[in-house]
Amino acid sequence: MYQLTTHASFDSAHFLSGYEGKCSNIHGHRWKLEVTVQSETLEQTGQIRGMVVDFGQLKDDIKKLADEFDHSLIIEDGTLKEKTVEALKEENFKMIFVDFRPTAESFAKYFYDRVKEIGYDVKLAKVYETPNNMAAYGE
Ligand SMILES: Nc1nc2c(c(=O)[nH]1)N=C([C@H](O)[C@H](O)COP(=O)(O)OP(=O)(O)OP(=O)(O)O)CN2
Repeated sequence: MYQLTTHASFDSAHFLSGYEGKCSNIHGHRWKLEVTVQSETLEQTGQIRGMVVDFGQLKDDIKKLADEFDHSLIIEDGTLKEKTVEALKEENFKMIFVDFRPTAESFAKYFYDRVKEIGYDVKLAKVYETPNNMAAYGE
């Protein structure tokens, strides 16, 4: 099996609702998304002969996903008061609402699914919340 790995980073803030400790406060990370895709075969003809996919293409696809979250505040649905959300909207803050608790684990699954939707055979999606802490999802 051939495997290709690339990564992209994004800066965003989040908080863990219902968490007892520092992570219940809004705080930022430079998140790193690392994705491994796989294939049994290589392209036989043309520009990408001998490749699973052009690294440039894979890199662009992963970067687009990461860029969606860049410089945003990530909020789990239903965890902030409506008036707080309204106030943040009035300030034109970039907010992204997700239907999961924004942990590294949940993000790994989220990105795994998104990359699969693009059409890749995804082996593993890793999300580094800090340089020391990483969660991965694969099937
Ligand atoms: N299994 C998980 N545990 C924790 C998560 C998570 O996503 N999955 N997230 C948090 C918090 O978001 C917190 O920001 C990260 O915690 P911590 O490792 O304590 O963060 P530091 O900034 O101190 O990072 P260092 O790598 O230790 O410098 C908590 N737990």
